[in-house]
Amino acid sequence: MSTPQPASTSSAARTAIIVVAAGQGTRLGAGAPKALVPLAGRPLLAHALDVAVDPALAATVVVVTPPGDDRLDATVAAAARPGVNVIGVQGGETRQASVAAGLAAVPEARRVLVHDAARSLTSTAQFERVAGALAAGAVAVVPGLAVVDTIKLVDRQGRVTSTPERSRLRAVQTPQGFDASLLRRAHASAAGGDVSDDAGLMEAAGAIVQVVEGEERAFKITHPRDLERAERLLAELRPGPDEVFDVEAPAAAPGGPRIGLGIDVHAFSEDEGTELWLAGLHWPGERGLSGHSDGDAVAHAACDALFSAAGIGDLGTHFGTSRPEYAGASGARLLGEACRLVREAGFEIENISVQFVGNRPKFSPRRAEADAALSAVAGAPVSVIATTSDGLGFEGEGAGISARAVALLRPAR
Ligand SMILES: Nc1ccn([C@@H]2O[C@H](COP(=O)(O)OP(=O)(O)OP(=O)(O)O)[C@@H](O)[C@H]2O)c(=O)n1
Ligand SMILES: C[C@](O)(CO)[C@H](O)COP(=O)(O)O
Repeated sequence: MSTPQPASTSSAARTAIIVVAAGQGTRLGAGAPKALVPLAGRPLLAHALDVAVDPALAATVVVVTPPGDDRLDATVAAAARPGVNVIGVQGGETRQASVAAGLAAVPEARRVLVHDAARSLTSTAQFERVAGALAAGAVAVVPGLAVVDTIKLVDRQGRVTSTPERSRLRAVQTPQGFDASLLRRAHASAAGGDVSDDAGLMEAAGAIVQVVEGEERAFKITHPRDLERAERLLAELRPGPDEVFDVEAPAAAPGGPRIGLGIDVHAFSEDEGTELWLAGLHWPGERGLSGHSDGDAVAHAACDALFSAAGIGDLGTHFGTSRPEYAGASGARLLGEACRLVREAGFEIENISVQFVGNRPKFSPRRAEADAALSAVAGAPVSVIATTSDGLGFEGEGAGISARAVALLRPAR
């Protein structure tokens, strides 16, 4: 993730990203909408949002989910982070209809990047290349890769009609970036159609579409072999033990269950403008917690409980200053990553339980929402409870919040 900058001071403030995730995944054949299918223990959509939800890229992210299906709602809620408004809307029968539904949710946006959740491992650099070309004046931008096969055009009987010159062919990916008003117009005039990408609509409307360099890792997860490829690629992209652990990980996860304890404390910020993020949720109108991160003490305590149970270090070991890609990452994202790391160390997560102590926010009305959001991130049950300290201590004085968490792991079967 790139270093966050305030969206209001950059073109990100006028940019919206639409992540289409409403497809059924028929070709993947997993028996569930594709965006819900797990990759390294988390929904495909969660991986795509790890990168797309970044205040340096866009102030608004619209996630388009399958119509009449609320199973991705918790993943959408958990993706929110400071400086980015994440909105969920329901999609349509076709990809084109889903993009149109996303566009309708961001009438104010000046630039739009449209991204497939199915291209789950696309990098921040690819988003930046597309956004950069838009900022430089292009009205439509697609990332593309040169093709290695010779491509034939065929008729309906499968007979070759021509052989396009290979050096001029590009296999295009997402995100695709557009001047928002031109894209709205192109969608309006093609309403009801089923064009497979938005650049196609812009071409039909006469716009010049600029190609920027694509990347292998942005491949679309379409068939089961693509999901296997994504699992392998994720394993390769992960830093090795020498890069991450300053403690030796257990050679294997021996014996029976293991518990771990984690504690975190954050003071309330003196800046009244700081927003509160706690238990993976945004709390509008509440004063925020201070810290280099979003200050989500609940999520941070849960991470430390997991690391402690697995015996693989702590929050600083994995997300400290030597890992700048986590600078400014939300507590929810860190929790998702912590879960992945303990699974990689050979454990299954039985459950995580957190209690925080603080006078505010008033937690009980949103407890179920927080449990659902964090459970979706963790891929395991997470329960959060809260208490006050009867006016005692820094929590009772209203100076800050403390959180304690326990995690129960067992060796993976
Ligand atoms: N009605 C649809 C169809 C597709 N998509 C999204 O468009 C992207 C690219 O589509 P594709 O890979 O074809 O996904 P599916 O339609 O789910 O796959 P299939 O065609 O195998 O059913 C995916 O992120 C998918 O979720 C969408 O939002 N709404
Ligand atoms: C937008 C796209 O990913 C660019 O390659 C592609 O066109 C999506 O097509 P699909 O038929 O929805 O998979």
